[in-house]
Amino acid sequence: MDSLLAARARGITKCFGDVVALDGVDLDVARGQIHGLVGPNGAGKTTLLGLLLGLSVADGGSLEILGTPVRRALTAPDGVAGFVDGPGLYPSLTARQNLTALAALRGRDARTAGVDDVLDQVGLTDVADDQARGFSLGMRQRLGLAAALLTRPRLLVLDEPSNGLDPAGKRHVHGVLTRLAADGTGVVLSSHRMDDLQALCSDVTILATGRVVFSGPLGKLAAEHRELDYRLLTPDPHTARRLAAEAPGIRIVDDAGARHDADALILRALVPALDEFVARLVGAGVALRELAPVVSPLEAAFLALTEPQESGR
Ligand SMILES: Nc1ncnc2c1ncn2[C@@H]1O[C@H](COP(=O)(O)OP(=O)(O)OP(=O)(O)O)[C@@H](O)[C@H]1O
Repeated sequence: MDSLLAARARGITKCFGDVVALDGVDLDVARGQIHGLVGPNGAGKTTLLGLLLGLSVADGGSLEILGTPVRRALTAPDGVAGFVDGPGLYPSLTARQNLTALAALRGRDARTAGVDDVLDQVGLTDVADDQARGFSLGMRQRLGLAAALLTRPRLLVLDEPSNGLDPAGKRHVHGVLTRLAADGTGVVLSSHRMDDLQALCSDVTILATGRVVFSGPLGKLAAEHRELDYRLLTPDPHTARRLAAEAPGIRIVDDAGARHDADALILRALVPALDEFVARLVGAGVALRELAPVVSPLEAAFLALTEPQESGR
């Protein structure tokens, strides 16, 4: 047992009839870590999150939640909260009544349970007395998160929490998750939004057809020896283009399908070759206005790691 881990899975398998949803999955989620789960449709993300929440049991492998082995029973492990496939809410109750009812189920009254506080944290104070039935997807997601917060979880499990969120909702949710993690809660969330994962997570696990194809720090993905396309903006594209054509390890790929304007070059390179090229540019007196990957390292890794397997299905 490892008490520093909020969740530890080893060799987890889960089948639905002939479908192998999870095939020998390992997962480590440290306490205080926001861990992203990413993968193509049907990769097994929701199935894995369901196991962490005690909604189903694995066919094989071992699972520890908050240092305690999970038994083969369908119960939410102590200290775990969250939801898959959208939060369960009472549509005819208001947001506040939903949370008050949940608190009452745990033998607490709304005030001591902190109902107003969690409504404020997710940015729903203004609609606290509106029926959940009229809530948009993003508002339901935030209310579901508020419900999870009421239990003061030490492991929070969320399936696509960014679905339907407007920018203000996203800011609230990101703030809540970041604060929880800073207080030592492990957070596991799935998302198809690479920008969200990049902004929130320290670590990611990439699943493809039920198998882990990468698990580790986001920084490791960026540092992997993989060429990325970079967009370079300069006031002197003519000279930059000439120097790029001469530079070792640099390919000009302006027609790579990325947005393009006259002052920009799209270059494909490994990081060391790019570093050397930038030094050459600066040495030649060519100013740099912008240099950034066309797609994030996470998205590039996601495509590189999952596309071959997908096409082989
Ligand atoms: N209850 C079930 N009965 C039968 N098959 C299921 C069930 N739940 C999941 N599956 C299958 O298991 C595989 C993994 O599904 P899962 O929902 O975990 O993937 P996912 O990565 O969450 O996908 P998405 O990104 O589309 O939500 C899929 O092939 C799916 O069809």
